[in-house]
Amino acid sequence: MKLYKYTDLSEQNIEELCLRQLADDARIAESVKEIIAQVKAEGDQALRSYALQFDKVNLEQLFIEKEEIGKIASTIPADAKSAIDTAYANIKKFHAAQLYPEAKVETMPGVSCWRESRAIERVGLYIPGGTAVLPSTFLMLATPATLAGCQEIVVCSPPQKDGKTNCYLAYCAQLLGIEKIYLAGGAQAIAAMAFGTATVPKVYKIFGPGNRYVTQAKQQVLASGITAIDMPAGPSEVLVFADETANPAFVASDLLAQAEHGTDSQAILVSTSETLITEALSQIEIQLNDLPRKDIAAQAIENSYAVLVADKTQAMAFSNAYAPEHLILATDTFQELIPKIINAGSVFLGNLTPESAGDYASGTNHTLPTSGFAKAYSGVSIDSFIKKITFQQISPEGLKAIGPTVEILAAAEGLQAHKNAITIRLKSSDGY
Ligand SMILES: NC(=O)c1ccc[n+]([C@@H]2O[C@H](COP(=O)([O-])OP(=O)(O)OC[C@H]3O[C@@H](n4cnc5c(N)ncnc54)[C@H](O)[C@@H]3O)[C@@H](O)[C@H]2O)c1
Ligand SMILES: N[C@H](CO)Cc1c[nH]c[nH+]1
Ligand SMILES: [Zn+2]
Repeated sequence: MKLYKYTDLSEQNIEELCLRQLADDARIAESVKEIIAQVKAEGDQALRSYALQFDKVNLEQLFIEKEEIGKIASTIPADAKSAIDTAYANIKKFHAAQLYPEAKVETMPGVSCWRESRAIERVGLYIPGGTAVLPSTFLMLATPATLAGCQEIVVCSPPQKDGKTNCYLAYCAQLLGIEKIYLAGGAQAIAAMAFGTATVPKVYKIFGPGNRYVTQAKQQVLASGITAIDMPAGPSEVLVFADETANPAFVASDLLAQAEHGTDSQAILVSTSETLITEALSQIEIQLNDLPRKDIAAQAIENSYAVLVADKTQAMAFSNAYAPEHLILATDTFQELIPKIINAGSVFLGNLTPESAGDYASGTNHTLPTSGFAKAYSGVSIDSFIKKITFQQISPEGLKAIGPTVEILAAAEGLQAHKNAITIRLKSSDGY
């Protein structure tokens, strides 16, 4: 992990450090373009051939259904079942609180305006399954989708080597009433949900995190105007701000937790204390040795860096410029920093709040914007699965109140028919 001193960094250096672009981005974009074109042209046949190429599975059937899901789910160990139940209850509780009706507003006497929510009818959820199968992502996406009332929920996840899915995903499906899991991964799964194939239904909006292929595919189908997406949610990132009140071993554990997701994960340490940085780095070396995914995590740590800052103001300036997917404030004085946070996906406060808690079970959503997109996007929530439709109703009194304003503005724009739609009503005695 490289160490930079903030005071030695120019604005341009900071900008470069905050960029997540990688040398092979163009190659990934090109191969995703090809995959999308193949799926669009050949549908299921392309899904089978990519499953063979990337997942090393010869798939007869591109999905598993309720009965088989039930059988696989029944093999889940009791402790895992109970942990999923607890996580689900917390996620459901947090997201259910986001469902609320909005007030009707009378903008002028007799002119009422309001918004009502309607669920997006068809949504597609991508559950990653390359380096690790993520049942937690199943809960994070399907819980708000079902609470919002989405009618058709299409779930895609890469197939296991036996051409099936694992007991954890199957149990999540059962818990959430999802009766089919489509066995497709990567960019091809995103293309299938965007265009539809003989087997995979086309959806209106695609959700979910994934590797760079998945994220690139979501961005390409969005750009081609085929479907909406939640946000770019790519390789995991964490920025830990730690001061002298932080525990270096805790800090190291948080950095490694995200590093183990993939070699392209980003684990950034920002600190006011050089001693803390030195101790956290040596803790990383110690803790790395015990990790089964040691090589992946070590590579991600190698690609990451630490920044020594003079004070908390510089720390927050760097964090806001970086716009991390996850921000951990490993300091006893986190309260004073909260108002200074402008860009972040999800924030973890104090020395006893590890990101892992939010990844699995605190209740907040772990599908979050990466690559600096936290500057403009929020993470997944109930809002992601609904549209807000505006309504207005005008009474006779309201028509008299608002009519002249609309007539004058329509005339100013030279739109006579707009003006007439008011005038004709004001002159008529119909209905009042
Ligand atoms: N931002 C978030 O909210 C969030 C949440 C959870 C996970 N994540 C991230 O999701 C990612 C999951 O990645 P993953 O790889 O484990 O699983 P994945 O399911 O995203 O990708 C696996 C698929 O990638 C495709 N693929 C692999 N190599 C390819 C190649 N050379 N060319 C074309 N396609 C290829 C294959 O189809 C494979 O099925 C991780 O980077 C993790 O950090 C992000
Ligand atoms: N940290 C990931 C989001 O970047 C979510 C996750 C799933 N499982 C473990 N972690
Ligand atoms: Zn994680």
